Amino acid sequence: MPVESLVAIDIGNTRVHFALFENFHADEVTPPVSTFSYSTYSSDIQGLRNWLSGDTLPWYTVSVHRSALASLEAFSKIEPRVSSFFAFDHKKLPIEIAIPSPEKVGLDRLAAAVAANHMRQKDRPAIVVDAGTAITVDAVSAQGEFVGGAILPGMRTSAKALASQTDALPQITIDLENKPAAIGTNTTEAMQSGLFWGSVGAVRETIRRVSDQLNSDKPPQIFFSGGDVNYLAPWMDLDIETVDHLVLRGVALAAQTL
Ligand SMILES: Nc1ncnc2c1ncn2[C@@H]1O[C@H](COP(=O)(O)OP(=O)(O)OP(=O)(O)O)[C@@H](O)[C@H]1O
Ligand SMILES: CC(C)(CO)[C@@H](O)C(=O)NCCC(=O)O
Ligand SMILES: [K+]
Repeated sequence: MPVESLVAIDIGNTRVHFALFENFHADEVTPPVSTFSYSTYSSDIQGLRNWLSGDTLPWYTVSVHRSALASLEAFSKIEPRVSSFFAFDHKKLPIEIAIPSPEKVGLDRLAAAVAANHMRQKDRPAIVVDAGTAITVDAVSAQGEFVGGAILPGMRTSAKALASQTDALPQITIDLENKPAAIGTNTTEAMQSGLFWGSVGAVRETIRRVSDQLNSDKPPQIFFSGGDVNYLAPWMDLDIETVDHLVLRGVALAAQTL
């Protein structure tokens, strides 16, 4: 039975993202009608209540943060507009996981792989880049298996590490709207340059290596998602497809298969 209307949730280490899907069709991987997010550490329950429509809908989630999952599940039990609450584990996600410890893989990585596997051309493997607290660069084989990938620090995570591990470096906010000059002329500019261009280079090199190791007949299709990859995407010099809300779309797709 297709689940045409649902709320898909991605519980990350920094943000919890919610998406409302209506008239969802797997063939088109319908985009969400609306989205909402709050901080993982200070959930904006009033904001969530305001965002929820009048309809009572089933909720489906992937989580990489246990206590945030527990609090959201508790909330779902007292919120009348939640008809059911389902938290995916790796066994329930519709993707083969061809690595030794499938239960250790982040469910957000797997949900993004579900979506990419569905959207890719069937004779090409896929590479899925998702940038949040961490940046992940994952591979889906031409046969449709999640075969692993790479985990890098996200730009904000790297910025925090520089500030906390040094005496002189400040905590900076990452301004992604303005591309930093490569040659910074003060501490903050120098950090902005290193964090941004370093991430661009790190992601590009990791994609190249993952692609080499896939060693496929046809080149992999490269999918980019996550708020921060939109800023990295223009600098990749690669043929990439930016897809908004890849994890949430993967959750909506997975909900159709339960
Ligand atoms: N502290 C914050 N306050 C408001 N928006 C934020 C904050 N941190 C990240 N964002 C928004 O989230 C986007 C990144 O979303 P994404 O889901 O890719 O990562 P995340 O939610 O920060 O990380 P994670 O999924 O690991 O929790 C950013 O582009 C930014 O717009
Ligand atoms: C890598 C992150 C932090 C990205 O959100 C998440 O997918 C996670 O906690 N993963 C668990 C470890 C793993 O994926 O191998
Ligand atoms: K940890």
